Amino acid sequence: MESLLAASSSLPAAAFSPASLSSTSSSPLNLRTITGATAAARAVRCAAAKDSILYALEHDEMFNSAEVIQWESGKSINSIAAAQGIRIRRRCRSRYPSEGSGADKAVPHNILEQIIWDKEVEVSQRKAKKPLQKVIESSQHAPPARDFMGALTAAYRRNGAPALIAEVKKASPSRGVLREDFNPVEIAQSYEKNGAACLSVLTDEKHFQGSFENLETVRNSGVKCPLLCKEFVIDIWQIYYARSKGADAILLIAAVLPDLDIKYMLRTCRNLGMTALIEVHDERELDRVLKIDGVQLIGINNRSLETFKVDTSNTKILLEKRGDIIRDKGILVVGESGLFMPDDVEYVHNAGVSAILVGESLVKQENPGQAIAGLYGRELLH
Ligand SMILES: O=P(O)(O)OC[C@@H](O)[C@@H](O)c1c[nH]c2ccccc12
Repeated sequence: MESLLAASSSLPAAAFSPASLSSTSSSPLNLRTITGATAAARAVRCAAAKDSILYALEHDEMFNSAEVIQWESGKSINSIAAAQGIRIRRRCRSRYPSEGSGADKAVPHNILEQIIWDKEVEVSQRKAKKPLQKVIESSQHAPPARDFMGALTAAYRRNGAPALIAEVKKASPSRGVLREDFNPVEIAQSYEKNGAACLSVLTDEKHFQGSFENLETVRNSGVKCPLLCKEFVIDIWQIYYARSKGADAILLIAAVLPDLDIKYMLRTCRNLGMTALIEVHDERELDRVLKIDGVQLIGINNRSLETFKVDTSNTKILLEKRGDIIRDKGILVVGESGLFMPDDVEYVHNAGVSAILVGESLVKQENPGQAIAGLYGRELLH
């Protein structure tokens, strides 16, 4: 993909995932002279009339010439990403082995990179079965998205404590299986009954033992809370797919996605009525995200990508540094991971978060819903 991007890139990396390019890969395009979305769309149309890229383009007119030019520099996705401080590389099966970073032969640097490389394969297989056009059609038949942001702000006001996004999580690479007897609907209903504002459902199968079926069954179970699709998004196809399965919000990980992908995906979310939760781990990622217009919800993950170590002071430090800008922009912050006790909740609340995302400490208890009162030190109103 790197070489393809080098030859033809004028669109976000998401639009150029290996699968989306499979039908066009033999004819690199020279788009360097093209300066706008319409022209880019026309050129792509010549190359592959029915390609999903074109479809996405025609449905989404976000590109302006400055942004397009960013992708016309002939750089590979990994070098663009590296220039933005992104540590997670794409595997990017390149056409010319001499080009690019040589990631083809490389081993992943960390677990997130491994997950992303596996995800590239998974998404291309899923897309082969259900192309973008089809998944867009399915998303149009889904009931309208629920108001994720509204549910968080209402719960925060109601309780005077960070709103809870309770996670339906069976396992994780760092903690193994968290709950053997795992019934996603029972867990979701019990969270809702005990005051969760929103729910997060993990959909990655390979590393988290989650699934889109879980998301869909929870959505169809009568649960009213808005649902976050907890996925490793590298391609807009996944956003439409999540919507078609009932997701109201989706996670976008800044450590994985270049800025232009985040912008493009935010626009896609907005068009679908979905909320994007943009996850950052450090100051550099936070600064990148704060420069992007239209961001409403940022998650600060306390878990290190490299070591899995959880340190809640990450939230505090980042908010000490950038809290003013975040408040000025009216962005809501979610404290993510490693929250176990009322002291933890109070600590991140004092740091400035209005919501928290909690999995392990709830899902490991016999009754995950009742565990919410233990986490907050009191019952939540709902
Ligand atoms: O189980 P915990 O420590 O309460 O963490 C929940 C959530 O923050 C964590 O699952 C998470 C945060 N960001 C992610 C990205 C992908 C997968 C999982 C995650």
